Amino acid sequence: MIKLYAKAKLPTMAGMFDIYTFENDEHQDHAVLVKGDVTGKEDVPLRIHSECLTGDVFGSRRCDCRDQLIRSLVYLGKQEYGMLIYLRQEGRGIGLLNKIRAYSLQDQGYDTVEANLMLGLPVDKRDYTFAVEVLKYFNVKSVKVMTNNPAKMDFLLEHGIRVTGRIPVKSTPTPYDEFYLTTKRERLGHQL
Ligand SMILES: Nc1nc2c(ncn2[C@@H]2O[C@H](COP(=O)(O)OP(=O)(O)OP(=O)(O)O)[C@@H](O)[C@H]2O)c(=O)[nH]1
Ligand SMILES: [Zn+2]
Repeated sequence: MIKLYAKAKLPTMAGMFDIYTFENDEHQDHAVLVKGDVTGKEDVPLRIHSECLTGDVFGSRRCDCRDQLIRSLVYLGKQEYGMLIYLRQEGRGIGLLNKIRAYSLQDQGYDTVEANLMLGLPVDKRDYTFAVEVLKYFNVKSVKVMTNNPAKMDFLLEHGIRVTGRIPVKSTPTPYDEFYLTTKRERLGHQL
């Protein structure tokens, strides 16, 4: 269960959003950015973004997270309504400390999947329950999900959310994230 905690205006480089925080069972500082009025709407453009401190904040080129985040915000900023749910599940849910351990193994040549497994950790430990609860809070009728990750769409469908489409979130590959993007496509089923 979630309960509204606070709401405020958030002017961004992509225009004006409202930022919401919710009390939640996970006791996580998730953030919800809302463009316009999504209440009761159909086909709401939705980005569910998992935290990546190294990419989102520091601009790391090991992954495409920041590129996807900025492109999503810019896209949403141009729409009449839409939302971005920013989930604090760093490193596909294993946390920053373990993600850097995984990076260290990747520096030795292992891919992102192998590295997690070698550490005895799940490949993807994420949970999107909070996002489902947020959509229900706003009484959103259906969503168009901004993702390349079929697992995210499946989770929403399995939890009673009507998904009326997918909006691909392209990023521009760099020499540093090419191997990572290939692994996402070949081992994690991303539609890239
Ligand atoms: N464990 C681990 N996590 C990573 C690695 N690279 C990025 N991440 C995390 O992966 C998450 C982003 O996942 P992605 O697979 O890029 O994207 P996605 O959100 O599943 O799919 P899209 O919706 O298409 O962006 C963030 O939480 C990042 O911190 C890595 O090498 N190892
Ligand atoms: Zn990242």
